[in-house]
Amino acid sequence: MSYILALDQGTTSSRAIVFDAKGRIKKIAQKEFRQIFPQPGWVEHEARDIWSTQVGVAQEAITGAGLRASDIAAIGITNQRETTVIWDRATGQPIHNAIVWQDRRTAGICDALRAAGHEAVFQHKTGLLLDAYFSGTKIRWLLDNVDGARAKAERGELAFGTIDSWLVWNLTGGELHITDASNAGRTLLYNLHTGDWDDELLGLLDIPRSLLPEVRSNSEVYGTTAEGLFGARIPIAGMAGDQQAATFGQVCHTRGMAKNTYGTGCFMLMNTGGEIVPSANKLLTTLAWQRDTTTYALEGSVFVAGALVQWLRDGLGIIRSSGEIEALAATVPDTDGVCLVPAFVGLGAPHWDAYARGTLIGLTRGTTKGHIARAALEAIAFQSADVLEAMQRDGGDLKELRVDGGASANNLMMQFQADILGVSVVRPTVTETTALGAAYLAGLAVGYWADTEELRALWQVDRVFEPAMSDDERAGRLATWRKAVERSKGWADV
Ligand SMILES: Nc1ncnc2c1ncn2[C@@H]1O[C@H](COP(=O)(O)OP(=O)(O)O)[C@@H](O)[C@H]1O
Ligand SMILES: O=P(O)(O)OC[C@H](O)CO
Repeated sequence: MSYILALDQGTTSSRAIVFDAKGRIKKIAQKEFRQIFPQPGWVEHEARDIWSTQVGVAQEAITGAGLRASDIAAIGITNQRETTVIWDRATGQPIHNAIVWQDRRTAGICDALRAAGHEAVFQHKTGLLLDAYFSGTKIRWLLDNVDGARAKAERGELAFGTIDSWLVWNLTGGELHITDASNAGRTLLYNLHTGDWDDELLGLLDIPRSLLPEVRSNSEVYGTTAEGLFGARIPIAGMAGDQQAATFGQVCHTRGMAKNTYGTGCFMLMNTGGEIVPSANKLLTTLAWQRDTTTYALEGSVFVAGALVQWLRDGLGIIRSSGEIEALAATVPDTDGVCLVPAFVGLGAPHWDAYARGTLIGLTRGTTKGHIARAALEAIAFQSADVLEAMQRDGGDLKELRVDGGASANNLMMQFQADILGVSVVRPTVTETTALGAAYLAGLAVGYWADTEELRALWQVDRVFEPAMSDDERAGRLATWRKAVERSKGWADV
């Protein structure tokens, strides 16, 4: 019997999961790695840590499942998106720490491009907005701030990659410098209409084309792992950004279907089929996946979701593990007027305010940690409600929302999510859908699964949360939330 190995390189941990032909998890190995916060609003990772934890858990998953490399039919890769690495092609060494998607240091570069009137061309060509979130301005910052980097880049000595690219480079022993279309679509450099890197945008950001990887589809055999890495060469056959992979893993394969993933951040994607749908409500238009044809999506990106729960654990110390938040929130019937806006790294969709900061408001002498815990869970759901409203205004007509990711295990939060959306929230049995999507993309490429119809038959419901809140109460709660959001905006001076 053979299996598919998914490598899921997330913001806070590297995971490797072995899946069987029924899409069931045979083995998971996971390792957290260091988060580096050099200044307020800056977030970095050591790219070598990313590689060493990822290859370590891959080996652990294979052996822990009692398998050998020859039992793995293919590897699928999925990754935290936008996070930017530049390395030396000759030595394979990064020239600086990776700049993480949450990092705000390039907000000023975005402001300058906007002031010069360039936002429309970026938005039209890439489907994105000018925000520090995306890779383009991070590359620009590295070229401008790392000694000698620009000259080396001009000479073709450096390589840029998002994490997919960095992992494939290392998995193949430096043989392949490639990315996939879904990750390319998050750089501000990739033109959705031509399906290629765009020279005008490269010029506006002053980035030499020689830095960039070759763009490949999301499901094809790109190459094999280097000799000696796992004991046998394994085909690498699928690759996608984690949110696109989760959409594929939730089998949201047809137009109008949507999923929301509750991890470090929270990302809602709605499949728009073969059509590039521009958003009039500050959502992103994003490439979902490319197989024989290309599928697109509308996306609402929320920067802080599960990370807020981690902050209650590590920053405030009011819970010892993320899972404890549900019981603490259940000690109170409501938040007693407390609102928490987790704008720790600014606000993403639909506000796009790089200068917003976290706000805890409505405190009284009677406020307890239970109220704060409950306000935190509600905040995650409220942020998704703002995104869903923008999606509905863009023409989306959702009957149900499929959910996944680590924090979707929280029943209290999922019920509140259904209440505040007024839409059914459906959780599948496998909530590791990001890894599952990457496995599916790889498995399809090597004929492990025949087609997407076969995959759709594997998807199973765990639990459906039906909305139970009155329309009046929902409107009142949303109005209070939006008042708090306004208070958080434009706070930071940087
Ligand atoms: N029961 C829970 N309630 C709320 N949040 C949770 C719960 N369990 C885990 N989390 C949060 O979910 C996140 C982990 O989800 P995961 O999908 O692994 O994230 P990522 O892929 O971004 O690293 C963490 O931020 C954690 O705080
Ligand atoms: O690490 P996650 O799962 O929250 O995902 C990060 C996103 O890909 C950022 O765009």
